[in-house]
Amino acid sequence: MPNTTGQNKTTLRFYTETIEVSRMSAHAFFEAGEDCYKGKRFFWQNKEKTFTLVGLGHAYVLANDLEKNRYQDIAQKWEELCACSLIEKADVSPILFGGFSFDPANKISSEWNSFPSSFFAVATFQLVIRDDQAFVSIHLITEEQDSAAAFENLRIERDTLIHTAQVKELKVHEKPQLLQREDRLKDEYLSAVEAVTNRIRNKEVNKVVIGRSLKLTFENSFSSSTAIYNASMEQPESYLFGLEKEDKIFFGATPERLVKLEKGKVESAGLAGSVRRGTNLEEDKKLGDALLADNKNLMEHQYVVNMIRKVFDQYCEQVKIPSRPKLMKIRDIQHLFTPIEGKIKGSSSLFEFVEAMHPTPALGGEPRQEAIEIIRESEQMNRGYYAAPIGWVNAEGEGEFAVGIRSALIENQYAYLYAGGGLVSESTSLEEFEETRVKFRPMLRTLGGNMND
Ligand SMILES: C=C(O[C@@H]1C=C(C(=O)O)C=C[C@H]1O)C(=O)O
Ligand SMILES: [Mg+2]
Repeated sequence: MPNTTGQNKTTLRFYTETIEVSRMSAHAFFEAGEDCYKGKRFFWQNKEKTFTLVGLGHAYVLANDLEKNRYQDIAQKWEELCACSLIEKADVSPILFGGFSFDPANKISSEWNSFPSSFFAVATFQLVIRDDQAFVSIHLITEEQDSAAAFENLRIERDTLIHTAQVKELKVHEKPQLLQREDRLKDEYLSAVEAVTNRIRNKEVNKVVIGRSLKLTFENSFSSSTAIYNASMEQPESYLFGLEKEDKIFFGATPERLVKLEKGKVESAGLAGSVRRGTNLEEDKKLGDALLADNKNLMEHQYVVNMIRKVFDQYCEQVKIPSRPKLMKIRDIQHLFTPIEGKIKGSSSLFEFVEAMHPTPALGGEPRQEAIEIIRESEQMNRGYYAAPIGWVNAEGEGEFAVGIRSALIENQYAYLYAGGGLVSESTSLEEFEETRVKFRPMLRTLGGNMND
């Protein structure tokens, strides 16, 4: 029998087994699940590329459609599920991966209809590549008393998946031909930016992030593994994530950490304020220096840092926040960036941090509730999981969430892209529109959309 068994009041048993394997391509492992687990896979790689996670198949799904208490609900269910498992000091513990929608009170019917307000899964087959070691775990969560035969079948399946991933060449598909591009609600976006900026000038609120969306139609359907692989090539300095659900995948390459919790250390980042990269070194430096001194962008940034500082002052000690932002330069764009860290005080969970932090004024605004309401009524769209927390937590409660920007939802031959920017009193619709164009670039390049319009 597998070495970990357990039982709780619902008589669920959570069996796990982890083996160390030779290092393999995480993309190849993801692709090995194409035939049997499509629609039930996930992918995650941190910015530093020291931690990669792939899930194939759903051993268990934790989801809800709650507007309130959605974080507590997932946290509690995860704790209950982990209590069903008696893990004897494994190298890797089971991991829950998933995300939350940006605004659970937004009920606009959209491409996000099949995504509930919270959606998380424990994979049947979990690959973890940490530093230089790779581990594959099997998870079986069942009410059956006798699971020995079922577990033995999973072992055979696991070995097949590992073998395929190690020996088969990764199939990188051609980018399908773009047939049509629709800038959705473009006029509405431009007038929303004007109207909301006026409300900010009238001091109704301090900052609001307004976004827009593109719909791209391609000649053929996309392969999820190729999309994620291409994103990793285009944006090597960002987090990489992919969450499949039925015939859709939400994926992206985001530079923005929401919160990381490891060994009592909590890390976050203020990331707001943007300018494009220069076409040569000199111009790039000029643009970066100007950004560091630009009042409008510094204001956008400061609201974010102030809000994160408040959360950290409440939940942490030894809080470290540099007094001035530095530049984060990524392929298409440069941002103002302030890393933030502290030591956790008390017993707050990662989900409590996610709740306290989402959305920061980098994606929502300041004050938070007013901004969310303005976004809901002015954008006239449903952000779904765009600009929302996506990430993982393990059985010990450690984990990391990023903010799902520079992202797209793919459904067969359609791709929906999203980008926004923070409005403060000095914003103009022309500059904001330009900023969103730059923010669309990573995904346009990844998918093969037209970069010129
Ligand atoms: C909202 C987005 O990005 C956010 C907004 C930024 C800004 O307005 O300067 C910068 C980084 C992100 O926090 C996006 O990429 O869609
Ligand atoms: Mg901005």
